[in-house]
Amino acid sequence: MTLPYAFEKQVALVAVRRACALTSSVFNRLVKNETLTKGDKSPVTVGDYSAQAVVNTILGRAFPADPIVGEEDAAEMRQESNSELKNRIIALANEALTAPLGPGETSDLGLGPGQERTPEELMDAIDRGGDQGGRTGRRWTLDPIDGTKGFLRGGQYAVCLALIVDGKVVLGLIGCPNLPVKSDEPNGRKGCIFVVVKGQGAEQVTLSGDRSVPLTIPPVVPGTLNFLESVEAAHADLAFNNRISELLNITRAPARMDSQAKYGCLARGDGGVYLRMPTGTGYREKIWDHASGSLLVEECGGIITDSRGKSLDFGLGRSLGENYGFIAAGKDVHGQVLAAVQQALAEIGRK
Ligand SMILES: Nc1ncnc2c1ncn2[C@@H]1O[C@H](COP(=O)(O)O)[C@@H](OP(=O)(O)O)[C@H]1O
Ligand SMILES: [Mg+2]
Ligand SMILES: [Mg+2]
Ligand SMILES: [Mg+2]
Repeated sequence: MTLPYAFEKQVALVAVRRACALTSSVFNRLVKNETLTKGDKSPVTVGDYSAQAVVNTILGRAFPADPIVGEEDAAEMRQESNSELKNRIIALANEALTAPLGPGETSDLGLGPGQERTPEELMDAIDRGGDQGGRTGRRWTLDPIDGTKGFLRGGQYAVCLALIVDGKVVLGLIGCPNLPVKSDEPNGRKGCIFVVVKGQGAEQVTLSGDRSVPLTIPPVVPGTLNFLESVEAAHADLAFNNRISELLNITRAPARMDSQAKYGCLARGDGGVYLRMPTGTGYREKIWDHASGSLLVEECGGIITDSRGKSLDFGLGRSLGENYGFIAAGKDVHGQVLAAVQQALAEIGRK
């Protein structure tokens, strides 16, 4: 008997691997060497759209009936004024789709030499990501490059893909091309994918697919708790995290990194708690930014809630509804962080 979601997992891995190879190559060709002027966002634009085109093309072939909630849409790229960017996106997407078959890839996935798609097919693939989400049914959610800021600075970013059934995440992948495979070898080999299936646990596999390690969040050694948090002050209230550090006598510096790589690090014990509190602008968090990570934390024995202690709801649409922040941690520390967060909110008259 095959396990539930075995085929979905295989296809999602293929899609995330190819998208990671594509985004790495975009970085190496367009950002690293560069001819670009500082502040030019075109590499991330090209990377975002072409990665979404590739993942959605692969999903569309394997699961033609499944809707996709993707971060990007092709409206801008269909404009005549963007034809140069569009041509680059099409060339890159086709390069990724026609690369020779790798591990777990079979010819019926529509990949490999000779499998070029037309520009129109690729624009339509990007627009397959326009699903509005919802309470019932089965749908994928995709963030082709999560942590765009990290991508541009050569830091952490992630290709994130999850499958949601009736508002619950059942499969999640976080592909991190720049994350060291071993946390104790920061200058060693890089590139890992966190893969989780509901009820089946989680693993970290290498981008090349030659190594798989099962994951569980280790208990925090007393006195060594630290935060995982965003680099971008616009994305999370970092001063609030400082207040929680005081309340919990945390002395270790936070680990700051972009993207859902934070959830991957939490899952393998590189940081004790991921705290992300809203900045007060009314921004609503998006399902593609947390779907894979939330299941990863839970399957690794941890807890993820908002600041009221409630679980996240992936059935509300493209966003997660009103933003009460996120607290993700192992079972041994989640309760004390939640209590400290509620105390700190009460001090400033917030709920
Ligand atoms: N005001 C805000 N509050 C919280 N998250 C925000 C935000 N503005 C943008 N984001 C989201 O934060 C994500 C990055 O998170 P992090 O800070 O953990 O790296 C972005 O994903 P993208 O980079 O895919 O656009 C974006 O969706
Ligand atoms: Mg994102
Ligand atoms: Mg993104
Ligand atoms: Mg974005």
